[in-house]
Amino acid sequence: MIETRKLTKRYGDLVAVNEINLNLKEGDVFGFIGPNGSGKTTTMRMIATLLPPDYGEAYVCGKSIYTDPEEIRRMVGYMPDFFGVYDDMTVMEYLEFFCSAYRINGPGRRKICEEKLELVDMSFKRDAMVSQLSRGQTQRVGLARTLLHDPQVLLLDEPASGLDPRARIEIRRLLRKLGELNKTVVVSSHILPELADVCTRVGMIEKGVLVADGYVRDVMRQARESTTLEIRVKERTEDAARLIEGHENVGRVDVEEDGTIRVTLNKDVEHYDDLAQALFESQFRVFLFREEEVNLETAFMELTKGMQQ
Ligand SMILES: Nc1ncnc2c1ncn2[C@@H]1O[C@H](COP(=O)(O)OP(=O)(O)OP(=O)(O)O)[C@@H](O)[C@H]1O
Repeated sequence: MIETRKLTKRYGDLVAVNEINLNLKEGDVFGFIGPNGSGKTTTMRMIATLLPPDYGEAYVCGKSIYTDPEEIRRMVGYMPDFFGVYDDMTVMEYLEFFCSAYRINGPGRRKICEEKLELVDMSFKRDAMVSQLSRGQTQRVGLARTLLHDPQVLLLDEPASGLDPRARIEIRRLLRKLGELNKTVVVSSHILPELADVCTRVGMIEKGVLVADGYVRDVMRQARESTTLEIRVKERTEDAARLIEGHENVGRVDVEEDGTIRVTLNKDVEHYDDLAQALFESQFRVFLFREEEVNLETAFMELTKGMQQ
């Protein structure tokens, strides 16, 4: 659905986007994560055919940004981080106006607007003036506008920025819904943990370089040095800790105040079924046995460690 090869953009001496390779499929919700100025908007604008690259290729649904920009624009819905709204219109008038821009006319037009408003849970504001919407509501109407021509690919630049926690949750719910509709969604954010639970994949960008890309779990794995487990047993915690300590793949064992045994496995060891097995065989009643999650923030710091300022 979206493929880029060595996509590059320079502004004078600054390499804003440096040889980025992406490969996104139908139904992928791709979290594009990076701090301010890391190159997210520039990348999205190139894919949306709004900005010519200096080097590299980008394809959307198999079409090249160089030879088929008009077809790509029909297939892509791009929501910029800041977009103007026309204050002296109602929500419905606003959407109908953009329908005309997409050449969606005729009797079906109203129905399309209703459907998109429904999708973003804004039907109840159809007759409100755009100027009277809250920021979160404006973002949702902006998303409805982006969806009017039923694009297969959505490029959403910081859709949750400036929203309160409730509105952020609603945007996340919407992103999930779009993935379920089999759209390909690229959603950018500089707030690292925000996207972890909605995205099927993440890409981390820093200073124009894609430092990690893949399924959320794999990126987390890539970022950490070794696997940590949290284990709790019903009784005989100290005995269990000793047994674990003697295991060949275990590097370090700590018992915490609440009785959790925190186990750091040796570097590059990822499998631990035999450890669980050993506990069961020694009759420990294990009621917690899980791999500690690395959060996106930690992963990002690890992956960008040592990059030039
Ligand atoms: N038109 C331009 N002329 C010169 N430099 C630019 C231009 N547009 C962007 N840049 C620079 O390119 C780099 C990447 O900018 P970009 O807007 O793509 O980052 P971003 O990750 O989207 O940031 P943000 O999270 O702040 O929106 C930044 O250093 C920015 O200053």
